[in-house]
Amino acid sequence: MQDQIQRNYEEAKKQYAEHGIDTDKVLEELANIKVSVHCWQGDDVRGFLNRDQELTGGISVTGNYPGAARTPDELRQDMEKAFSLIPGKHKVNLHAIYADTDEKVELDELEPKHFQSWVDWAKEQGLGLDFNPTCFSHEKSEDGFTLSHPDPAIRQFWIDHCKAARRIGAFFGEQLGQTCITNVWIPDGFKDHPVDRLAPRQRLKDALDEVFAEELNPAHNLDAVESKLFGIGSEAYVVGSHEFYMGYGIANNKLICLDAGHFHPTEVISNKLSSLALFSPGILLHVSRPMRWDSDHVVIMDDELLEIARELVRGNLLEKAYIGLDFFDASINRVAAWVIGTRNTIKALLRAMLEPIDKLRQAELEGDYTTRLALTEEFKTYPFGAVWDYYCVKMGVPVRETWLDEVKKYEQDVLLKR
Ligand SMILES: C[C@H](O)[C@H](O)[C@@H](O)C(=O)CO
Ligand SMILES: [Mn+2]
Repeated sequence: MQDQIQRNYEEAKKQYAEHGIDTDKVLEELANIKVSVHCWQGDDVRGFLNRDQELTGGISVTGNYPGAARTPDELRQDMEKAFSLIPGKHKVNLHAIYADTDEKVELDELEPKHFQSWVDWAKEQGLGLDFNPTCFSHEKSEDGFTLSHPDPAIRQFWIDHCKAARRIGAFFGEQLGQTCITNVWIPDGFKDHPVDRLAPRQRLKDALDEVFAEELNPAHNLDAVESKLFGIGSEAYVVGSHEFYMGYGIANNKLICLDAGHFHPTEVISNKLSSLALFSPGILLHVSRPMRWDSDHVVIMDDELLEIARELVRGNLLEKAYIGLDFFDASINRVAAWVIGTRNTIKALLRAMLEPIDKLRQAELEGDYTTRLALTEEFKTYPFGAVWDYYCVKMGVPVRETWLDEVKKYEQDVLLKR
C-alpha cells in the first residue's frame, strides 16, 4: 500500500509540476495551517458546569448516538482519538461551560484556574487553545437576551462573564505560547418583529465597549465577534447582526467571525472574505454547513467549502484568517464527525493550494476567460487524492477511509461502554 501511495504521489507530483506547482512545498505549507477544532461536537454542547441545563440560545442538537463525553477526561480522550486520525497539529476551541472544576462556580466568576487541566493537556499534546464565553444555556439567558438585556443587572452579569472569558483566553495564550482567539457570540433576538431595533443594538455596543475595556496582550489573546441572521426563536431579529459586527469589529480593531451557517440560504461567506480582508484586522471562520433551518451540519467537501479554501489561498489570506470549525451532530459517531469535518477542511485547503493560481490570474487579467474556465474545470480531476494520501502517510495518520476502522474499534472499546 505504502509503495503504491509513493508511486501515485510521484506521478501526481510530475503532473502538478508541469503547471509550476511544487507539491512538496505545498505539503510543507499545509502542515503549518492550524484548524481550531471545537470541543462541543463531543458532548452535544452540554459542557460540565451546569449539566442539567438544557441547550438554549436558538441552537439545537438532534440525534441520540451513544457515547457522548460526560466528563472533561472523556472529552479529552475522544479528542485525542480524533486528532490521531487528522494530519497536523491543531487547536482546541473551548467554551466557558467546559470548565474542569469541582467548585460550584458561576459564569461571571470563572478564572484561569478552572481551566488548568485543559492547559496541561494542551501542553502535553502540543495543541493550542481558543475560547468562547457561553452566553446561552443559563437561567439568566432564558428570555433570549444577554449582553443586550434591558435589565442592567442581567446585562452586567453577562458583561462580567465575557470579561472573565477574555482573561482566561489571555491565560491560554500566555501559557501555550500561541495566541488564543476569544470569540463572543450571543443569541439575543426576537421571535417576532420588534418595535425598536436600535435600542438593543445600542445596549450591545455599550456592553461590548465595557467587555473589551481591559487591554490584554495581543500576543496572548485576540477578540472576535460573531454575527448571526436568525436562530430558533429569534427568527425576526438578531441584535448581533452581520452589519452590527462589521461596524463594531472594524471600528474597534476586533476580528470578525464569519460562520458559514449564519447567513441567508444562498449567501456565502467565501464571497465576503476578500472584502473583509481589506478592512478588518483579521477574520475568524466558523466553518460549518447550513442545511435549511440548521446552521451546524458536519462539514463536507461541497462547493462552498472549496470556495472558502480557494479564497483563503488565492488571496493570501491564511495569515490573517483563523480557521475554526462549528458543527454538532448527535446522530452519528461524534469522533467520526470531528474527523470527517476536520479532514475535509484540510483537504479542501490542499485542493486549493494545488491549483495553477498564477496561470489562472494571468488568464483573467488578459480577459482570456476561456482558459480560466477550461483550466479550473480540468483541475477538478487532477490527482489531488494521491497528494492527500501521501500527506496522510507522511504525517502518520490513516490513509483514506481506513481511519473509520479505528473509530469503530474505539466505539466498541470505549464509547459503547459509557
Ligand atoms: C456553540 C457555538 O459557540 C455556537 O455554535 C456559535 O458559534 C454559533 O455559531 C451559534 O449559532
Ligand atoms: Mn459559530
